[in-house]
Amino acid sequence: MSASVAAAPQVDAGLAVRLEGVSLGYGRHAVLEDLCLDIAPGEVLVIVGPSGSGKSTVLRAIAGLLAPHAGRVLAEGVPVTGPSPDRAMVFQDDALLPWRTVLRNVELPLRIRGVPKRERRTAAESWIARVGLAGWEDRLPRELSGGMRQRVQLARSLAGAPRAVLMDEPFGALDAQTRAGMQRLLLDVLRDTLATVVFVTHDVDEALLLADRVVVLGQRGRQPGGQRGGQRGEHGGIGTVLRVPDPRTPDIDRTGLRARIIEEL
Ligand SMILES: Nc1ncnc2c1ncn2[C@@H]1O[C@H](COP(=O)(O)OP(=O)(O)OP(=O)(O)O)[C@@H](O)[C@H]1O
Repeated sequence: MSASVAAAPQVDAGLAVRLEGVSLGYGRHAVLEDLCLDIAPGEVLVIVGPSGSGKSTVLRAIAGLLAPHAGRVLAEGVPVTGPSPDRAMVFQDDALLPWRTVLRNVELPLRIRGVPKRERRTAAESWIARVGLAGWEDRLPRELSGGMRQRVQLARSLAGAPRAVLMDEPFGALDAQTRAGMQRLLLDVLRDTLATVVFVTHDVDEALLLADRVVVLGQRGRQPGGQRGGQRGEHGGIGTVLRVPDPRTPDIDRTGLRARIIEEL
């Protein structure tokens, strides 16, 4: 990490997140029941599952944007009751403020954290450079491509030194080549941070590339786990939790793992 980014607030450690018997839904519409999951500090946990299985719903609950019908979401042992700068969200859709320049978008979380103007400018410029957008600081979001806007979102989410980054299909709308570039960038950037990452995707290969662990939400997202090899005891309503071996492991069976995830979907 560059010296100028060191001026920004630093992540002491990734956030420990716990879902304790959590039931989620919208009004009377139940989506997931009795979810139990521990996410370790600094872990990259990827949630995969078919459309409508509740991936974004889980993320919203961790972000504090959706209160559980039952159970508790805990961040560092403290119940989550609303959003916090400690838990940054990155969305698939362009969530940048359209009237703010790239620089002023990236500065935003630092401003919320009360970082003085000069420091936040230096840190934001450094993050913009880190995601390959030096020279674009004064542009508005509409002047950027979709991939560039996602890079700004990534810079903005990390600039505030969150202890957890919650990413909802952030690369879903990008073409294959831009997406591959963003995945490489994310892996690169994550090496510099201790933040816990919860990443939602439809894409099994993306999950295998990024994850320390993959959570597979079954087709019957509402059903308690246990179906097709699920782990009800430990993980409640989540279908299956698979650990992804370190990609540097010489004899890693990536094909077998991929097949297993697809079988669970
Ligand atoms: N704001 C909402 N109000 C009511 N129902 C909702 C709302 N958001 C999602 N749902 C419903 O909750 C269920 C789970 O939705 P969710 O978006 O979490 O699924 P998902 O796995 O992320 O799907 P996708 O991959 O298509 O984004 C779906 O049945 C959806 O229709």
